[in-house]
Amino acid sequence: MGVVNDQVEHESPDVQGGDANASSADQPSADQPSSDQPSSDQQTAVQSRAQIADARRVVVKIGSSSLTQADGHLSLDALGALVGVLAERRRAGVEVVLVTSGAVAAALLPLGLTSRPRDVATQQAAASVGQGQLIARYTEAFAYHGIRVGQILLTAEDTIRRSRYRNAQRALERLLALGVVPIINENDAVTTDELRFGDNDRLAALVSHLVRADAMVLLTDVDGLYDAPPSRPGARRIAEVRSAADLAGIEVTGRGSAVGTGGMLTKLDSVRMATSSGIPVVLTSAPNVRQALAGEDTGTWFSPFGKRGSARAMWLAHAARAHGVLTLDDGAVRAVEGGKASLLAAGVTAVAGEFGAGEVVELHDGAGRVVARGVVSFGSSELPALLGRTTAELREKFGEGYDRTVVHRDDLVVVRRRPSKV
Ligand SMILES: Nc1ncnc2c1ncn2[C@@H]1O[C@H](COP(=O)(O)OP(=O)(O)O)[C@@H](O)[C@H]1O
Ligand SMILES: N[C@@H](CCC(=O)OP(=O)(O)O)C(=O)O
Repeated sequence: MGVVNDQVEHESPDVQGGDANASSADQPSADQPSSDQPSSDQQTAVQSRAQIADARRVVVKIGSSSLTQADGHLSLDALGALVGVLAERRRAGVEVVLVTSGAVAAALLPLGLTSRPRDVATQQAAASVGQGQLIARYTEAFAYHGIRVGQILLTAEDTIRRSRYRNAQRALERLLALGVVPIINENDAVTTDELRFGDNDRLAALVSHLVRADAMVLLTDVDGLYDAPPSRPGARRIAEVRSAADLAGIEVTGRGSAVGTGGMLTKLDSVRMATSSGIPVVLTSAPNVRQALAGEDTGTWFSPFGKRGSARAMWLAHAARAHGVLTLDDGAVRAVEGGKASLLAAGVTAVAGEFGAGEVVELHDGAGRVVARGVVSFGSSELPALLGRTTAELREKFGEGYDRTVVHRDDLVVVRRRPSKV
């Protein structure tokens, strides 16, 4: 076959300035079981909503749609009701991390806007104005219960690059140790379009990973996952999702409410990220937050199945935007799926899309199915000339450096899911 190497032939490409991974303990490695594989512990453990009630550390994410009134402005009643419940949990000794949207919504009134701005520049400006309003309201509401809050604004990079991940982790740990409720939002004013979540759903999953949360609760404007968009007559709530089979036939849209972004699609991405890392999730509407945290039958419960991997692998598998596609021959597909091999040029048969070295691409098999995602070490303009060539040929024809892996195994996650997993 000769298309992939089971041994690391070269230094890992310095795709992210040399600090690409979450932590040494979290180094992504193809030697680790794929996050799609349940550990034997988790296979035998009984997964139930009691995990939420027993959680000592919980991440709660609330969407813009749950924090706004019908006219799109921030709802202080909704915010106050949420804070009341979180304060109860905090007093009961539970460590609570709040991921909150609503910065853009909070700016509508002060900026005289009638709807959520569409262009990135105005969204940035609105988030900058609204974030101050939002955190001020939370600070007041928590202070009423004698609880202090600390604001952390994160970019996607903060959650996937080792040094930044560590930095954010340290701040969060200290805040929690001091009894403070960290309040997190995406740093919308400075995020680049490239590495922007836009929604906070996937950010919440990465934060759950970062703080090693025992559970994640996603609060939105619908009381759970429905088998079709809830506006459709006859759509029914799904109480539990224990495997991918439970999601078969379910229709979700990426269209959110008037103020939200991402809709149910990004929530399911977030759910996959968390559950595949062993973190259970409840998705429900904001007024049900007390019941959700108490482990009562509300919303949709998503059972965890995976084993904690690196945040970077989580991001690569579920949240990163792919800029192109590499098609692999059968031997390369088998080797990549084996989980221990890097991809070499000899195993790539076609390149599609425009991308630079260091960007994320999908790896497809000959039938067009997604096999893996990874950070590519050549740009799309260089790659076609390299395809199908052995390492020795590449070195001879193009010189030292061109014989490097196309996607190093440390920068690659297998994403073909088995049918039984969410
Ligand atoms: N199958 C589904 N089940 C539940 N909600 C769905 C489904 N498909 C689409 N949605 C929509 O997703 C919306 C929530 O997403 P969004 O507006 O982004 O919320 P948030 O602001 O809380 O992040 C709901 O208002 C609902 O209309
Ligand atoms: N960071 C943005 C979040 C945007 C948004 O609408 O997110 P969500 O409601 O979670 O889909 C804000 O605070 O406005």
